[in-house]
Amino acid sequence: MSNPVYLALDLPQLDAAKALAERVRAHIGGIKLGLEFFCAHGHHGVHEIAHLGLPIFLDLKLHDIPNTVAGAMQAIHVLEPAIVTVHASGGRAMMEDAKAAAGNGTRVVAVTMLTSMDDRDLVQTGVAGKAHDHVLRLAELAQAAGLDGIVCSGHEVAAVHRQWKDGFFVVPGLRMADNGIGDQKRVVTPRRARDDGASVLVVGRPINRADDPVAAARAIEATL
Ligand SMILES: O=C(O)c1cc(=O)[nH]c(=O)n1[C@@H]1O[C@H](COP(=O)(O)O)[C@@H](O)[C@H]1O
Repeated sequence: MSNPVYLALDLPQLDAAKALAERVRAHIGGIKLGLEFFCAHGHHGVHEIAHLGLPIFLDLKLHDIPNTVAGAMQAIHVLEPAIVTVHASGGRAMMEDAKAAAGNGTRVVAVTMLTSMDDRDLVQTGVAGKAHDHVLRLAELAQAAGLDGIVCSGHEVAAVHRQWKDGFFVVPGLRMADNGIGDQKRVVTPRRARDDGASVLVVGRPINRADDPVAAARAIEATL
């Protein structure tokens, strides 16, 4: 089985990002390039990282009217990303149009509820109820819209997997026992997320900020 760990290359400098990806390359299955990276380095940066030969997950978390999101999807066709994110709260029509505009080889997955939020944060956004129910509801909407899967925390992935048997599930907010939690609120270990049905494990700071990123990536790999 291929390594499910995607390294979140959340670094502002392109050279440093490239160097880190090269160092840990043997211990990861793909690379996630997010807003920080894409805003700083754009298409050029994606091409530079793609030279490493690992699948690219372009985490743009698109959230706009359907026409605009479809246009953005078309604009990134040329980059041939393996995975792209949109926000499920953008609604069914937006997700349908995003999927229709994506290239054939690209999985479109919907972010349900950010792992940096808990039940209290959810209520503050005007959504009554629990994170768990909110994630399951948005997963159902994403499935109905024809997306490939969702992004959720390790707290929900087992339940989502029961509800959507052949879905593709991306789980960030992963921490080993000795890692700091930072701004994340719904965290589990990489092993638990995988056992509960995650298809992709997104790991950033536990590798990026480690004193020895290669050792950190190896340690995570060894638990899987
Ligand atoms: O879509 C994501 O990848 C994502 C969704 C989510 O709910 N939470 C979340 O942390 N992420 C991303 O996953 C990565 C997590 O980074 P670390 O907390 O440093 O491991 C970051 O790049 C986030 O942008």
